[in-house]
Amino acid sequence: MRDVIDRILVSEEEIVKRSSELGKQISDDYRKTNETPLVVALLKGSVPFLAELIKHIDLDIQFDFMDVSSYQGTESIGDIRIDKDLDCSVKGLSILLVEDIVDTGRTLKEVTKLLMNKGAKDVKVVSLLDKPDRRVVEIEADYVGFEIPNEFVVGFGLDYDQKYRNLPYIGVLKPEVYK
Ligand SMILES: O=P(O)(O)OC[C@H]1O[C@H](OP(=O)(O)OP(=O)(O)O)[C@H](O)[C@@H]1O
Ligand SMILES: Nc1nc2[nH]cnc2c(=O)[nH]1
Repeated sequence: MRDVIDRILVSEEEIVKRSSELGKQISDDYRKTNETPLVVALLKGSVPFLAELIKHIDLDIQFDFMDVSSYQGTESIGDIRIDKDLDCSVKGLSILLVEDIVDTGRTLKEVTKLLMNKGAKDVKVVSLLDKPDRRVVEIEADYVGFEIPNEFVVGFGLDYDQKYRNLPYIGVLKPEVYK
């Protein structure tokens, strides 16, 4: 499987190290405000990053999952459709949303809006990757692992046609894989 990768952009060691730094930073920041977030991970891409990150969050957290996809035409929820909703209520809770990548920013913007409409007290975002060059809506993650250039990447949760999510690093696919 690894022969589909042209080059490694972020190594496994770098991801593990950065996840530990982010976990510590997040723990310190929430401790300062005496809050414990509900960690909400967006399926499926964020799962490997969630698993790495939460080992380093030294707070009494709980986590839950949501699955959304792009959708046009439902005014009540904007441009996303909820494929799997949270099991628990977010009313009055501080939410830490976990993403694998912020690209156009649309997913983040809509999910943040949705959680606030459901009564969340506040929504912060941690994303493993950020592609600022691709942004079309104004939104930034509060915590970012790595800023990357505008190239299509796979691995550590990110897929091409649902494949390569289990690669332990972030890599750029060989062009022939698309053909
Ligand atoms: O900033 P945006 O342009 O909105 O793109 C980012 C979103 O796209 C990907 O999800 P996808 O819908 O591919 O689902 P997946 O996590 O199951 O791969 C990724 O996991 C983010 O949620
Ligand atoms: N797998 C994958 N999904 C994305 N969604 C937005 N950007 C990307 C990317 O570079 N790779």
